[in-house]
Amino acid sequence: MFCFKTFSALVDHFWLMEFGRFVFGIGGESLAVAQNTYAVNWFKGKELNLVFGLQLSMARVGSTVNMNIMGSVYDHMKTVLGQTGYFTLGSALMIGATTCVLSLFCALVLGFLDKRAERILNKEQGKTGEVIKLKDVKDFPLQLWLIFIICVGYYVAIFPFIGLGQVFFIEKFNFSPTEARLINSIVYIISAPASPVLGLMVDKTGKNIIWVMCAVITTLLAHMMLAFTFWNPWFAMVILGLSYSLLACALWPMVAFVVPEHQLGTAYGFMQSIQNLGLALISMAAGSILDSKGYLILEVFFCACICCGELNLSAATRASLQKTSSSESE
Ligand SMILES: C[C@H](N)C(=O)N[C@@H](CCCCN)C(=O)O
Repeated sequence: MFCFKTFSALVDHFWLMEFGRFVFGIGGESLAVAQNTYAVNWFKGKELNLVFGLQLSMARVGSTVNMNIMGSVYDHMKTVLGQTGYFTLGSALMIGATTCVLSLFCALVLGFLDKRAERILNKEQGKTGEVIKLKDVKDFPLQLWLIFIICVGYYVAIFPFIGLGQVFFIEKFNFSPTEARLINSIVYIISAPASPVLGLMVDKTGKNIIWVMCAVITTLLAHMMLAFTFWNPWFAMVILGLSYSLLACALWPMVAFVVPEHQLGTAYGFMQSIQNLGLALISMAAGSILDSKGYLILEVFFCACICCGELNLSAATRASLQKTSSSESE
């Protein structure tokens, strides 16, 4: 998938690059659905939140390395090839794409180990034989739809903010581009080591929904600090990094508490589709708010998105989700 995208840079066809990005999106998100379902199948009732924390941590190590070394890889290719332009860009991206080959290799080994473990543990026998039909979606419990809404309300205030963050720190806090890039990537840098630790904490204490609430409230506080004060933004960004890591460890495993095993893949697929639909729409809205109204109103908009997630955690919902998550984690 990534090779497709990088090949189009090599041959200098922008439309092909856009198509490659489209294919990459389909592949990357399907991979995430498979990872989540796989983790639940093997770790439900054990250290599931820790496993989600570890997955997030690995993904964030990848994003941080990518954010920080691709510039140097491009510079190196410029020196080696003695030119700039699309061919050099494509070659640098091709080097980046080799990590996908490593992923493919690991997936094949995992598939082999999975089959072997199923055979040894006789997992086939434990299967109920139930199959998912798309029309089962209408039977998804209310709690699952609420998890979807919390997910979209929360993530639209994180990913699009990070997308626009660098210019925000330059304009509002007069940071240099390098400083702005660093503070903007701190959310991912923090989540690499913090996610497994926070995941373990959620496993030990249970009560995923309480942790999700804490994460949503602290994220709102961090956004409000960035919007309405001129306090040192490092403080707010560190809070944002910790809250984001906590939310990701506690929210995604909750899907497994409210749907049966045979519906897990569909439930995670829907969760990511809804998340991505929200991200696509809100990213466009955020860009247009930024252009027409500026950063203060944009930050107020992000605060409003988080409030939507928070409002979903009304008392009745909280009670039902908490009951489900506590009984599952015991
Ligand atoms: C990639 C996906 N759309 C997403 O948002 N993933 C979450 C974490 C998912 C839990 C671990 N598989 C993220 O915060 O990146």
